[in-house]
Amino acid sequence: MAKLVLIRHGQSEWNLKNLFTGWVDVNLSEQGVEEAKEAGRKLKAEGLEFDQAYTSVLTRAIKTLHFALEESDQLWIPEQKSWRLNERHYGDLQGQNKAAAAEKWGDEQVHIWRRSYDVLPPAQPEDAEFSIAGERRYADLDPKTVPNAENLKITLERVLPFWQDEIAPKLREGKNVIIAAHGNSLRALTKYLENISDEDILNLEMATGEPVVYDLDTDLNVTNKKILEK
Ligand SMILES: O=C(O)[C@@H](CO)OP(=O)(O)O
Repeated sequence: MAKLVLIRHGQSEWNLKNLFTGWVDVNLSEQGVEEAKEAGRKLKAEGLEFDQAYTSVLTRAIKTLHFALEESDQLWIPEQKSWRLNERHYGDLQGQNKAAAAEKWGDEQVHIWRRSYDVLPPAQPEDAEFSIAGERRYADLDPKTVPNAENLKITLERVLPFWQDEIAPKLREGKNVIIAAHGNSLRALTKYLENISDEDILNLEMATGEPVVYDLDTDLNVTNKKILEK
């Protein structure tokens, strides 16, 4: 049996400003730093010890991981970063205010873009302000792989190879794993882990900085789930 902890990054500066974020590399807010540290203290209080950490290539998730590991005295554990754990790419919505978008396109349309499984948000043009084109961080990626908009389905399709190749083998060996990532990359993984239907996934929310602790059997079936609430 292995333990798997999923943690969405603490509140970011753009969560605070209510802006669509996606692949834009914003920092944690002050509250976000506190949430990450508090999560670490909760992990420690639960006696959770990890063998391996995974995170995205985005600052808010990396820093959340580090604050949480530092507070639980395990900043030393091996960690691997992958763009496959990035937030879903929010296309042309990135940088826009969520409330203003709801006024422009209507609450229902914006809710569909935010929470549906397979509806794509509008694509990001190449010359958009928040495009990652030319960023060194993604230099090794085949340009055809770099998204210009993702729904949850596409997000799951790019998370899964990393899960299957890197994370699942560790868990099968009985290693305890922590993944610090994002609202939607973790919703995608949760859908897969808990076998949630395309319809029901609309209702799943991930709170910032709240560790979700799973017990997994050797076939990686969930035998227990516990949320370390704020
Ligand atoms: O803006 C984003 O990238 C995400 C997560 O903060 O927002 P949403 O709540 O719409 O999934």
